[in-house]
Amino acid sequence: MKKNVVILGSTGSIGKQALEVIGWHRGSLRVFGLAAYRNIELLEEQVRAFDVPYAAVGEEAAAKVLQERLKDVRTTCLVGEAGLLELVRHPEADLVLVAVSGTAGLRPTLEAISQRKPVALANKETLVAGGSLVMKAALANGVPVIPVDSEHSAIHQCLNNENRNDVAKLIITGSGGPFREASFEELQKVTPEAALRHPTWQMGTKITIDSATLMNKGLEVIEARWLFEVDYDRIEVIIHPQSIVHSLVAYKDGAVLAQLGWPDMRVPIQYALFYPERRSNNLKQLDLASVRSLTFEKPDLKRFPCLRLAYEAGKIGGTMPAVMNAANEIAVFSFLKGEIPFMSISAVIAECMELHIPQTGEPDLDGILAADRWSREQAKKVIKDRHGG
Ligand SMILES: NC(=O)C1=CN([C@@H]2O[C@H](COP(=O)(O)OP(=O)(O)OC[C@H]3O[C@@H](n4cnc5c(N)ncnc54)[C@H](OP(=O)(O)O)[C@@H]3O)[C@@H](O)[C@H]2O)C=CC1
Ligand SMILES: CC(=O)[C@@H](O)[C@H](O)COP(=O)(O)O
Ligand SMILES: [Mn+2]
Repeated sequence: MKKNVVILGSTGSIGKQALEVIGWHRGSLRVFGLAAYRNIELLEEQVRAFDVPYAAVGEEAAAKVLQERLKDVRTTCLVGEAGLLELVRHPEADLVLVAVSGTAGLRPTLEAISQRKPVALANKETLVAGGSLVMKAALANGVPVIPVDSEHSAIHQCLNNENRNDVAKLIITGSGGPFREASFEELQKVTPEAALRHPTWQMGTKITIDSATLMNKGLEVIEARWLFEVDYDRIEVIIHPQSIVHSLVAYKDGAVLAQLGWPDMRVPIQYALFYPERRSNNLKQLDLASVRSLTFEKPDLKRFPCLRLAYEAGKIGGTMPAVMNAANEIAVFSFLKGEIPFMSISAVIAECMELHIPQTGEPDLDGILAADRWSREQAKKVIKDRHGG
């Protein structure tokens, strides 16, 4: 029996690589549903290439155009968030890969879990905003949430068959981004073009800017806290410019396990699609002699305050991580549009966090979504009033 896979965000960086992986394993995996926001040209190509029964897009008009273009094949087109939810809850869907960007992943992830569908989770914002809710639901429904994010996939692999009580700390590696060696003065003048030139990974625009500010590491710390139930004092970030060691787990006896490989998302994607099985592929094997040296250094929280803000938001908990995440999304897109300078990204987030009175404890979905909306409005206002947007 083939596994029916649904991909939310199929036209993005992770989605396209997931389809490539599925293409290698057509005997075991079938693409059952695809969702994009507005890129109907690529979505149509993907539907035809994989003979996909269901496709979803963000807006009604795009869905109509797509349905018309696909009238010679038997594909049903769905629309909006309701379309995503219908797709993931379909009785024939076996595994849902959540690879949309931003908070749009939260509701579909919860829906998949409530329908007892295993989730391969690339979208880290879902756990940042709603980690407690998602992991509680996964536990209650006995549903695995298999990480796709490279660091969390590495940690998942290093934890396999080990006793969780023996873990001393998780060590998340990060490349340091394109400005690892930039001075404070140079950071003031960073352009979107320069920030989009990641040194080791090819990714979507939003995560690439997050890597440049180190917010990506901050989001990953919160993601790890929820996925692996380890508190913030035992999650460390280390800068590793080569992106070969994808993360590590330190155990109480002094042993440290790491997962290594070339920086290639197709490895963690394949791992998540087949977990707990491992499959062969034709990817280039790691050759450490050609890498020659692996280096590590502490992150600089003064030049990269976003990482500090994420630890703060995580430790405050409640709705604060959702507020931080939403403000970051607004600030990143504002920077990309040339409205605010690079260093204002962290300033906007900090202001929104200061203004927020967090709902503590474990907020429900409505509480999280309300905090997310509040923060987006607040961030726009802060940008307009104080950062020249
Ligand atoms: N890229 C990477 O290597 C990694 C990514 N991640 C995480 O994975 C997620 C995806 O990243 P990435 O692939 O880089 O992002 P991209 O920006 O490349 O792709 C985003 C995808 O989501 C779709 N999309 C966006 N909003 C919606 C929505 N509201 N409804 C439906 N579809 C939507 C886009 O559709 P359209 O094309 O039509 O706009 C596109 O298919 C992010 O959360 C990121 O942090 C984690 C680790 C590594
Ligand atoms: C590929 C992946 O998992 C990204 O999250 C990656 O880690 C981004 O690069 P940085 O390490 O520079 O944030
Ligand atoms: Mn990552």
